[in-house]
Amino acid sequence: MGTLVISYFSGNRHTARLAETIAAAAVESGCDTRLVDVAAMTEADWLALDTADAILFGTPTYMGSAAAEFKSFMDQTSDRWTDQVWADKLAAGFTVATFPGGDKLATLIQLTVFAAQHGMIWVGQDQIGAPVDAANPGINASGAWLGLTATSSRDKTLMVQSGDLETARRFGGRIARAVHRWSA
Ligand SMILES: Cc1cc2nc3c(=O)[nH]c(=O)nc-3n(C[C@H](O)[C@H](O)[C@H](O)COP(=O)(O)O)c2cc1C
Repeated sequence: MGTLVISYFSGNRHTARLAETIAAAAVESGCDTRLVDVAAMTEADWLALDTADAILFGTPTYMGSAAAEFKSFMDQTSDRWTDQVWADKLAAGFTVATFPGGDKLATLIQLTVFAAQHGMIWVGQDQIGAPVDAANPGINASGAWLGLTATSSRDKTLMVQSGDLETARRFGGRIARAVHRWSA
């Protein structure tokens, strides 16, 4: 089955919506999945992270980088880095910003380097949307393959663009498949 922890920070629930959408898809694919808000870490959350097969890192893009709250979480893991507690776990990342570009790639690079420092194995994005694949309008609309990126929506029932929600759903399925293979 395999275990997945989705660690995230969200100022106004856009990143939370992505995290929840990814989690629902991962659960649907049979993955034991836990959501962890890094702004309110508990001992049980740290234990779940330390024992997971895979960890997802999610943060909004603030000023072209991870939000300060997520960076604080990153810094709190330095003891785990010393002991390489998370080595050989799968890792992946996601971010949301106001603009389709929004310097989101800088955030994903930051998350990738963080995972690499922990000796983790990075899983990227696999979705090709329009205009290359006309059958996939709105999918991976920002055109990023290092991880999942989304653009926020003013529609509070969606929080992010509808195509990004479907992309997040597919990303959750991809991560679950990777976890199954890795934990077999
Ligand atoms: C301090 C701050 C900095 C931001 N910087 C960026 C940015 O660099 N690029 C961008 O496109 N949007 C930026 N935004 C917009 C957020 O990325 C966007 O509102 C996102 O949906 C917030 O997600 P959240 O609700 O999970 O916090 C910024 C917002 C804040 C509050």
